[in-house]
This record gives sequence, structure tokens and C-alpha cells, in this order.
Amino acid sequence: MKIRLTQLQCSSSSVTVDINDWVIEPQQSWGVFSTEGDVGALLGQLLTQQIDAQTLTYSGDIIGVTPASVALVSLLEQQSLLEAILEQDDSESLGYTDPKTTVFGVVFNQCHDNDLTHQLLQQLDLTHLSLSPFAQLSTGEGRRVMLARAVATQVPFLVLDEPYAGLDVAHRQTLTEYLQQLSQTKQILVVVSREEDMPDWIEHVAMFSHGKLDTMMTKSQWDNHPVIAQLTAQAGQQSDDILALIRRHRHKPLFANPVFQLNNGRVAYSDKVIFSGVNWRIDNGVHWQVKGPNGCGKSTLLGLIFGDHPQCYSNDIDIFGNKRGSGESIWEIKKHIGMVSSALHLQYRVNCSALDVIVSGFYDSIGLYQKPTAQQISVATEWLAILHMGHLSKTAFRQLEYGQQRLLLIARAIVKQPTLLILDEPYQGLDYLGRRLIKNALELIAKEHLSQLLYVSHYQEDSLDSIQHYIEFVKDENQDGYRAVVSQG
Ligand SMILES: Nc1ncnc2c1ncn2[C@@H]1O[C@H](COP(=O)(O)OP(=O)(O)OP(=O)(O)O)[C@@H](O)[C@H]1O
Repeated sequence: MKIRLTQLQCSSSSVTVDINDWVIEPQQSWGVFSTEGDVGALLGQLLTQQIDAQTLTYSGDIIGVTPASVALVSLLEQQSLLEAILEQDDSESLGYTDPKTTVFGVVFNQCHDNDLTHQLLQQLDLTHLSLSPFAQLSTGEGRRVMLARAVATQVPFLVLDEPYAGLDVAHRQTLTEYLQQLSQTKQILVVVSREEDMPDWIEHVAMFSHGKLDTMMTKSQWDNHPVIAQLTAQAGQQSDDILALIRRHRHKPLFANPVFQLNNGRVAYSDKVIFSGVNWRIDNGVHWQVKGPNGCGKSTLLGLIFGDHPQCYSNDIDIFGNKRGSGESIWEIKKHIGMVSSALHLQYRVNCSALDVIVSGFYDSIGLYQKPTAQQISVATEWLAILHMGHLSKTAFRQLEYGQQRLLLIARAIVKQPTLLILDEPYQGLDYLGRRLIKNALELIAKEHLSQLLYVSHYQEDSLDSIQHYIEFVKDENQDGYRAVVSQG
């Protein structure tokens, strides 16, 4: 297919894309990198023509592409599919959500071809999850299903917005090889926010800056481009601003050791054990990184701390000096925890304003139901300014791009300066600058012990110098599921 985007100007309530003239020749695959601004989502909507005139305005020409010839993979698509499936499963059940839509069903629905579905599940390492409900998958598992689902449509053109987000190291490697193979028969547009995610087999790179298609170059020109160094310097300044803001509102709630302790932790569902025999003690001031492959139970473990996992009461847990299940109030515990995760992002479905999302962090609520103090509004406003989102203060959360929503949820978690800051793959959906900014800020928060970090990321480059304690899930050869190994760097 030859695709041409010309004189194109497109705006949602929070992002603009501006393309003078971009020609994608037949058989070409492109990489897209945006220094600042979430262009992937808008490009995806434009190329798939999912244009809602109420939320998107555009002028210019998109030539050579029809909705039937393109499939899109994005974090927003994944979120929307999950919401639709939860709703459908709910409406088909007797008053409680009964997850029925399986991984096989999600992929099969796109092609109605048994053999192709099995082949795709095998290629994306999903065969063992074939009968699992889609709604119960881990982040990385869900991501791979979205890819299988897009390929199942058998369209000639794929738009993959952050296809590597949430994948562990091994699956990132196999995905690169898989996409390279796929690019022999399909055209692919891969949008990445990490320079290391730009696949080697890509020949052309389009670089966007503040939504404008700035430079088109070959992959080898991209490899030597100075933009990454420039961005790194810029992000450093913003992170210092965050630190200054937090330092001003410093407080010090300290609990006796251990802050958290799990003895012989085990989580299992009727058909499988996720992990067992896990012993983990978190002492004051020690930052931890939780490691392990997709599906090993990292989010589950953090859910035991946060208190939103149903099996937190069947486990032997001490938190902030209380035995879990001894009549402690869940709100009393949540008061001392800030949380960012894909699950929370999914739950944050209320439509309050960007400012209110940050303020809601003071109340641990999803949405804002109390009248905030002038001081709280002022701190939240400062956060918006640092995140370059001051102009979006009144914009409804749901109208923002995924990455902007994620930045707000990060600010929401940090704003009250919790004792424990749980960051479960916090960078998903952030552009390059956003990720750098947050990573630097977290490093500073950890260094100054403004909060104690529990951190999950699949990328080596996300490692924080201040984190020297690790709990890593490894496959247990002698029994089902994973066990945990604790180590110090
Ligand atoms: N209700 C459930 N029934 C059965 N299995 C479940 C249920 N909920 C979650 N799981 C499974 O538990 C496993 C652990 O999920 P979890 O989200 O903790 O993994 P993770 O290590 O955080 O993975 P990722 O790196 O992909 O985010 C996954 O294989 C998931 O499919």
C-alpha cells in the first residue's frame, strides 16, 4: 500500500498532530518516535479512521488507506477492549462479573479461523493461556493477546503503538524477531518512546516533536541522532522542580520495623498456583525492586500489600504494625501508600478534571468527593505546571491521551508523600521526556528517602541507583508456580 498524509492537522482536546507531507511507500515499514506528546494514539485513530468528530477535529488528506486495511494495537485499545469485555461478561452473568471471554475467543473473533488462531497463540507464547479469561491476564500477557488479535485481522497494514510496553526481556526479544518476519508480508508502523525499542529491521524513522512531524530519516541516521542526549538534559531540570516541590511539603511518618512482612506467602486460583513459599520483609527506608517474567505474580504480590487482592486475608501479613485481617481499616492502611499500576489506571474510570485527579491522591479516592483545601489545590496546580499540563487543568481525565492520564496518576500517587510508593510499571504510555522526568524524580525521591519505593519495570535501563534490594520470582522446578529469591545489589 502506498499511504500519503498531506497537510494534515489533527487535534484532540489535549494533543495535536501536524504533518506536512509524509509518504509511506509500498512495502515500507516505519518507526515513529515522539520526543514530547503522545502522537501514537492520534496517528492510530487517523489511520484506522476511528474519528469521533466530537473529540477530534482534523483537516488535510489521508490517502491510500481504509479502515478495513489497518489494525491498531495501543494501550488505549487494550483498555477499551478490557472495559467492553468486563461489561459483556458482567451483563451475561447473574449479578456478579463472571469472566467468560477467553484468550482464544478474543483472537478467534477477528478471523473465525481455528488454525490461524492456534498458530498465532503459539507464535506469541499464549497457548498455555488459551482458555484463560482475557480479563484476568497480567499486563504483558494482555499485550501479547492484543498483538495476536491485530494480526488475526489479516489486514496488510499494522499500527503498533508501544508494542513492547509491559513485555519482559525474553518476550521483547521474541517479538522483535516475530515482527521482523511479519514485516516481510505486511507493512508495519511501530511507535516507540524508548530508543532501544526501535526495531533494528526498521528502515525509516519519523520523528515528531510537540506533535509536529519534524524529521524523516533512515534508521542509521536515527541511531546517531543527538536528540536523545538533548532530551536527557531537558528532563533533568524538570525533575529538580518536582523534588523542590516535594521537599517543601516534607513529612515523616515512620513505623516500627518491619513496615511489611509476608510469611510463606501463597497465591493460587482453582486451576493454578501463581507463587508459594514467599517470605519478604520490608524494613524502614529500604527501597525494593520486584522482578520476574510476565505472569509470575509481581502485581499480585503488590496487591497483597495494597490490600486490593482478595487473597490478602488468607495470607500471613503484617503491615504498618498490624496483622492483616485483625480489624484494621483498609483506608487507614491506604493512607500511607501511593500506588500506580495498570489495574488502577483501568479502575480510574470517573470523569473528573485533570486537577481533581491529582487532588484525589490526598483522599485515596477514585474521583474527588470532598472539598479540597486551598493548599491541596495549590500543590496539585504546581504539579500540573511541572508536568506541562497546566493548560489541561479543567480537561476531563477520560479525554486525555493515555500517557497524560498516566502522568496524572503518578502525580496522584506521589502528592501526599506516602510512606510506601508502589510503582508497578509506572512508565507505560509515557513519551520519552515524560519517562525520563519521572525516572529522575523517583531517583531523587528514593535518594532523599521522601518515600520508600516498591518498583516494577522490565527494562534494565529503568533501574534506579538507589534501589539495591531485589525480590525476584523464579520458576520453581519442584512444584507449580514461582518462588521468590531475595538479594542485595
Ligand atoms: N482470577 C484469576 N484466575 C486465574 N488466574 C489469574 C487470576 N487473576 C490473575 N491470574 C493470573 O495470575 C498471574 C499473575 O498475574 P500478575 O498480574 O501478578 O503478573 P505479573 O508478574 O505482574 O505480570 P506482568 O509482568 O505481565 O505485569 C497471571 O498469569 C494471570 O493470568
